[in-house]
Amino acid sequence: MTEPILELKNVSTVVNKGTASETTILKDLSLTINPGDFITIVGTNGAGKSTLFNVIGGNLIADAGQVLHNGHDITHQGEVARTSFLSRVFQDPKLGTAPRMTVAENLLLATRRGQRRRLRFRGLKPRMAEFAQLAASMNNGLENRLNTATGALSGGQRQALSFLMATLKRPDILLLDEHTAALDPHTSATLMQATNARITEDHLTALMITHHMEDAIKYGNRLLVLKAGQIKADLTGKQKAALTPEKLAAYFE
Ligand SMILES: Nc1ncnc2c1ncn2[C@@H]1O[C@H](COP(=O)(O)OP(=O)(O)OP(=O)(O)O)[C@@H](O)[C@H]1O
Repeated sequence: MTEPILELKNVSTVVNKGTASETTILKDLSLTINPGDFITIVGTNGAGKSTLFNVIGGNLIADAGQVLHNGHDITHQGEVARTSFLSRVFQDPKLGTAPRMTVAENLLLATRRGQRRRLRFRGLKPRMAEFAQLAASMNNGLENRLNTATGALSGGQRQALSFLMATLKRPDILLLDEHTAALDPHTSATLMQATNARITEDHLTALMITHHMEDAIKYGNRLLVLKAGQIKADLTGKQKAALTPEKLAAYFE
């Protein structure tokens, strides 16, 4: 039997503890993620999707319950320690890349994810061909901008770079936090196709938050609907394949 790569057991998170506005966000949430799962996550604003990623990423420590990585309890492990096995791409193209460094320098930095990073760029030249090939796989001209400062890229190219950086050194868990949301429809679709190709080819384990119902249905092997801090639906196989945006919207009610 396959061992889960990540497990959340009865996780709860509370904000504004001890005040009149104390609120439980995630409520006794349990989730088992198997290697190779590509899970799309939908839910209304405030359902707890980002909070779930914060608990998985170590930005937020659960108030109750456990988080296990390959069977090891990492509930209290911080964000930095988790970068050795986990990476995350955010909605904002400015996050995740260093603006003054070139595309190639950022990629080299990403090869050292989870290690102590020193800003030395020896070893860049021999990797340029490899980086050009990787950048070309994103289908948006990034390969022609390897020596460009990241801050001068288009939003789509910068998100493509963030995605490459997150996957260059294979993570056990990849978190995509609405990573196409700030892009125009065409650019968003291009990035989504490249994302799916990379996840599928490399058998990555990934979770993707999205407000695009079509993308949530089309991509991945599993779909979660989050509602009021709990998993309202966990759909795979024929159930997922039979979904339409209308049927999916019904889970929100
Ligand atoms: N630090 C905090 N203090 C107070 N309330 C918080 C805090 N963090 C999150 N919340 C609240 O918890 C709820 C869940 O937030 P979360 O960001 O996880 O939702 P979400 O599903 O990601 O929403 P969205 O789709 O808008 O990004 C929201 O009502 C939010 O206002």
